[in-house]
Amino acid sequence: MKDLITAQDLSVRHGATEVLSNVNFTIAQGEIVTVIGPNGSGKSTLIRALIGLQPAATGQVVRAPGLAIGYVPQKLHIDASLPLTVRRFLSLPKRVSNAQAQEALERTGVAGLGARPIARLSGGQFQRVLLARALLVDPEILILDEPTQGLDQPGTAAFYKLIEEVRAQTGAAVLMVSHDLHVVMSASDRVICLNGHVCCQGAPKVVAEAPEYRALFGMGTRGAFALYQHDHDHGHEAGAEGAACSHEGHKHEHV
Ligand SMILES: Nc1ncnc2c1ncn2[C@@H]1O[C@H](COP(=O)(O)OP(=O)(O)OP(=O)(O)O)[C@@H](O)[C@H]1O
Repeated sequence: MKDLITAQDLSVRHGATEVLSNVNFTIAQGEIVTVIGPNGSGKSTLIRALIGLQPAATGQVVRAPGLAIGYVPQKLHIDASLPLTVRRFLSLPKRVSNAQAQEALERTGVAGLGARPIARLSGGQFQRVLLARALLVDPEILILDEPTQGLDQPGTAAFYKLIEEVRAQTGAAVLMVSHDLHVVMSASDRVICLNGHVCCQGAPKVVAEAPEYRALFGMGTRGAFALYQHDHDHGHEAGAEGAACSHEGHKHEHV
């Protein structure tokens, strides 16, 4: 499998604060990888560093030469008074033909919305339009930062189903940030648990069996809540991640 993006000892600072320390991982062709972690743990910063919007303080990000990345940002504020239709939005920043635009909208299940002002879409429709726009670059990897934020459960489930369909159709790898543990566990080949550093990564099954994961998620919704409160007292020294998830070799295993 071709490696698409690799973080090598990547550290990132915002001002004087190091928000990511010595992050290492690789995303290979066709994988679905989910990044989880508490608020403020550096997930968006990591995504931005991977796509080149955020410089590395030390270490580096290596992208396959000419890698086509389809990016769906966490939030995109559209001025409600902006008279921008979905069709015109799809031609930003790069012009696309009507046929290309229509095909992308069909693929994401919003074929009838081309003429609609972008500010008048529902949250779920807007996410599908963002995904359509990301598909227009024929991505080898789709990178999505909390793409279902603000969607209800059926909307979230439908959106992730769509992502899996896109992967099946195009073979694109998918790297996403998600707080939805069900999605994390059922639809990911690999999970990266981030808290300023990679504290745990591996196949969902392996991560789910890791004592650290169980401490975080092992008690239903209260477990999910605990994710945001735990304080990773196992330390940041080298080898800590191996202690939690020592089976990274199973990274292509499906559950
Ligand atoms: N532009 C910035 N300037 C300064 N500090 C920043 C900037 N962006 C993020 N930070 C800080 O870096 C840390 C990581 O933020 P980041 O947005 O990457 O976290 P996150 O895991 O995506 O959080 P959330 O789950 O809340 O979206 C936070 O402490 C945040 O306050």
